[in-house]
Amino acid sequence: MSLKQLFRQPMLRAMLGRQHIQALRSMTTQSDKVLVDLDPKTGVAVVQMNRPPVNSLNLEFLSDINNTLDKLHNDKSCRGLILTSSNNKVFCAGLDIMEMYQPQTDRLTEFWKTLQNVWMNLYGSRLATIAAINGHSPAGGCLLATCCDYRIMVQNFTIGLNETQLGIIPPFWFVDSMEGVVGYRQTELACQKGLMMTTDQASKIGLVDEVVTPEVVLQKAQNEMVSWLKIPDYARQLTKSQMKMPNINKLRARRDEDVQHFVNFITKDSVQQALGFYIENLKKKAKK
Ligand SMILES: CCCCC/C=C\CCCC/C=C/C(=O)SCCNC(=O)CCNC(=O)[C@H](O)C(C)(C)COP(=O)(O)OP(=O)(O)OC[C@H]1O[C@@H](n2cnc3c(N)ncnc32)[C@H](O)[C@@H]1OP(=O)(O)O
Repeated sequence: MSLKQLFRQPMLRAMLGRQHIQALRSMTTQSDKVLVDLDPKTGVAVVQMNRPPVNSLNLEFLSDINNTLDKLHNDKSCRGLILTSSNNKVFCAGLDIMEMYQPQTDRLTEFWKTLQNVWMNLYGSRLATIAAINGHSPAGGCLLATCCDYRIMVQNFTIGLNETQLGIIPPFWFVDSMEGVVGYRQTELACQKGLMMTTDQASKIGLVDEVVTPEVVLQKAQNEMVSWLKIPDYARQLTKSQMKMPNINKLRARRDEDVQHFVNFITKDSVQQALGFYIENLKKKAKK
């Protein structure tokens, strides 16, 4: 959907109002892939991922997400962030597989470093963060969701860290993010088997906090945010940081090693072959 079409959507217009659409327009001049609407009254920013067709995370999109997070973190009026998608079937399809298939090493390295930055920035955000998961959310999409403090997901979609099904390995910080939400045993089951869970299954293990219908997902996220922002920021932020810093420090200490592992692993012939088959199947499925 083009930006013009997006702005014309009655639901979006009603939800945001004229003033916010204006704000959204001015920020989209910086990136049309990440649409931001910061409500000056509430301090809540709605951030819509908008990279058609499926919000897959390539280097440029990740950089845009990171820049957006930096801007919001530097804006003192901003207290909460709701992460969602402009595509009402896919929240985020995870990493752009094309970044990993037959890659140039320099770009692959930059890509991974940027993903690490997005993870640290969102997972450790000073803002109260809510994922309004309005579509499928595999792998890197699930990672973004587990970075947030609260998850509200629309019924009848799927979510999970499905890397092993692709013949790749979820990095330790993906696993740490999941474990922080659902605990060791459920993470072990979900990650080793590469489970893609339905919204209901995800809700049963606590991977999502609320299951809702598509029409209300953003309103529910706004309502939930109100209760988070009733807590004094310093108390909430310090509590959050106390819980999240150990995992962030773990990645900081092993950043270079993690990049090296990733590049070595992805460039193996066997992994390239597995990715090649996977892409072929995705394309076949998309054509049907
Ligand atoms: C020892 C240490 C080791 C360290 C590190 C080792 C390993 C590295 C780990 C890397 C971690 C990886 C994380 C990831 O995120 S990998 C990506 C995983 N994502 C997926 O598997 C999702 C695949 N996509 C889907 O399942 C579906 O597309 C969907 C998201 C459910 C949406 O379905 P639908 O609306 O029906 O759309 P289509 O399937 O028709 O797709 C439309 C077009 O989009 C292309 N597509 C889809 N997903 C991706 C993607 N992730 N990347 C790039 N492109 C994607 C699809 O091919 C269609 O394209 P076409 O129209 O040109 O054919």
